[in-house]
Amino acid sequence: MGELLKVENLSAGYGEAVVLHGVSLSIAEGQTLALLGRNGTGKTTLINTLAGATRQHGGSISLGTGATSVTLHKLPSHERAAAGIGWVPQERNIFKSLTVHENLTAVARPARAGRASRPWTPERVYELFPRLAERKSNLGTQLSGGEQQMLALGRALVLNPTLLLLDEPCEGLAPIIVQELLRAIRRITRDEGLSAIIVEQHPQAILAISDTAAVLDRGTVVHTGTARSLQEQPALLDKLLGVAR
Ligand SMILES: Nc1ncnc2c1ncn2[C@@H]1O[C@H](COP(=O)(O)OP(=O)(O)OP(=O)(O)O)[C@@H](O)[C@H]1O
Repeated sequence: MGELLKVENLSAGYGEAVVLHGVSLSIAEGQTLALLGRNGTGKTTLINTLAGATRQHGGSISLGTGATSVTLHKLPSHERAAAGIGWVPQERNIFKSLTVHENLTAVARPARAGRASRPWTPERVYELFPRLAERKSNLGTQLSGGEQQMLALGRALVLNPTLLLLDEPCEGLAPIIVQELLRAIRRITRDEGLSAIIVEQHPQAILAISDTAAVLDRGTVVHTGTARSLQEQPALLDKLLGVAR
């Protein structure tokens, strides 16, 4: 299994303020990384930096294996999307004045050459989230928080990305919707092999569907390992995440 994402010695932040200091991590093809940490430790900043939405001060980011590897850190956000980054930001960022269907068709792009799994189309997103199919003609403004999150995820999928970035996908949603989203995320990642980074403050549900985990504290990586080993060491998890758990 080749390395899909390689982040080396990354520092980044907002304007002159540096939030991430010397972050290095990697993800193998087909694997899911749980990105954990207390409030304000830099998880969103790292996701946004991978997506090209912060100021990078140093380090490198590359995506892809072998000859298809692309150096991301010099590319603007839209070119990173074209290179395979499927970003679902914390704010969800759907087009609220467009219908569900228009949101999906506005951004859809064909599958990349060489990918084994079935390409994502608006129809496949409707199979994944039947609720969205029922709401095809509704405007973004008419959707519940959970439906907006499903649409945000669907929009990232129809880009046919190689790496999905999910920033607190379950935040603020009712438990029944959280279960539906987690099932869908598991299907996309575990069953279909799409690589992902999932940010969460509350780790158990995400560790259960991830292969590896990284914990941030004050903008640096303080722990990396398998998701299972963290699950099996609640005392270590407590120590790393403190009160947030
Ligand atoms: N737009 C911004 N401009 C300046 N500083 C910011 C901005 N966004 C975040 N920060 C700062 O960067 C640091 C890391 O924040 P970030 O949102 O990345 O953490 P987080 O781990 O994702 O936290 P949370 O779980 O609360 O979302 C914080 O000190 C925060 O105040």
